Amino acid sequence: MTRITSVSLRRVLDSRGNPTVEADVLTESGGFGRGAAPSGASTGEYEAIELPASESIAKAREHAVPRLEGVYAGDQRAVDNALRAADGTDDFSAIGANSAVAISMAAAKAAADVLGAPLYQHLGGAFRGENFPVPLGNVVGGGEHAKEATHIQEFLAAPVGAPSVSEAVFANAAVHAAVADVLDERGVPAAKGDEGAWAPPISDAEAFEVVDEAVDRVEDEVGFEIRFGLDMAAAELYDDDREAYVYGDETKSADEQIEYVAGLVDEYDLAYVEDPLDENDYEAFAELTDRVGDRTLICGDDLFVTNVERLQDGIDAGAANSILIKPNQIGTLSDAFDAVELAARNGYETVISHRSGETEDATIAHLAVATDAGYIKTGTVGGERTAKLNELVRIADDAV
Ligand SMILES: C=C(OP(=O)(O)O)C(=O)O
Ligand SMILES: [Mg+2]
Repeated sequence: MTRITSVSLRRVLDSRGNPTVEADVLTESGGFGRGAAPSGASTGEYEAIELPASESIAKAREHAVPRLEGVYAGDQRAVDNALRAADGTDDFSAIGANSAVAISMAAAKAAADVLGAPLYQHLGGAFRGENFPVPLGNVVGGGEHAKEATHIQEFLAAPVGAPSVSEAVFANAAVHAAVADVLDERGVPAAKGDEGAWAPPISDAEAFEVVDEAVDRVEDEVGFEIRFGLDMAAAELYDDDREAYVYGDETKSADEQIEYVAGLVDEYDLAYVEDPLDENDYEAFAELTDRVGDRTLICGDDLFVTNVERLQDGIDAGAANSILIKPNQIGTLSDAFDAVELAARNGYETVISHRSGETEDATIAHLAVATDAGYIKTGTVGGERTAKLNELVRIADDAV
């Protein structure tokens, strides 16, 4: 029933206006699934390879599509193994992780369509759909996502006390609006960065004050606990030659960076800190985790790149206590599931994540529910971000 009869690929726009890959999968019995690849700007050194969209499509048409015809879409491992076999490299550099992930997601959706089940249920089983992730909402940002703004890439609202996912989603939008008010009161103009967060030309120190104030205001309004967190994207701050983290005119050694982040965790009661250190420094990650891992999540994004081997290295070293899961960092849903399972077996929290370049594809909302992830990071406002947030609201409302 779920046997694949056709896979078509096309170039579509992502949220930055760049071309990305969209895949349609059709099955024998009329099942249909569509998936589109997101794209990062602050990519990790060890991610699977994204090829230019046209090139990836041409390569996938030649090597992957013939292998996929006849494979059962309902057997996700078979689909993803066919993609791996068609590619033949460890990092999808032959066909591009962008075509691979688009096809992998489209096949899962086609199978769910045939089965008449929501995608999260097809992927996660009959008992999923009760627990929802806490949405981490980017409200202020800079780094690679907005020049002339903060050095820290993302300040993320974390409505940890929200009684429902819907209230959490609306709380994040309220914090986003409150940040605009606080900036306005300070006379700071702000455009938006790639993910829809405010990108004001202020120091990191001032951004902490602004976000702290905005979170407090919304917390008072909604009456449940809202904390905040960071994606420091520290691999982008780290200069290999100077062996230091560079914040404009200031630099910090690894020890100073650990000290700085540990201080921020305590001062602002941070719920979450992603990539506080360079992607090659497991040891420093372990030291920081040892210091503050009992009271906050230390999450590896560029550190782990959704890769089970890198995650296992982190587990062995005691580096971080959570992992960011981005399916396009590794190329297939099966690989992403393997990373989630390895994390869960070792007590690491999982955070399913969007990319800075996104489409209206909402697969990650289903992936988060299917894997029982504690958190999802998918922005706060903007159509390609609300596509995922509204899908979570629909899943909670049994409306998918
Ligand atoms: C979402 C992120 O940004 P990008 O997609 O640019 O890697 C991130 O670093 O977590
Ligand atoms: Mg990150």
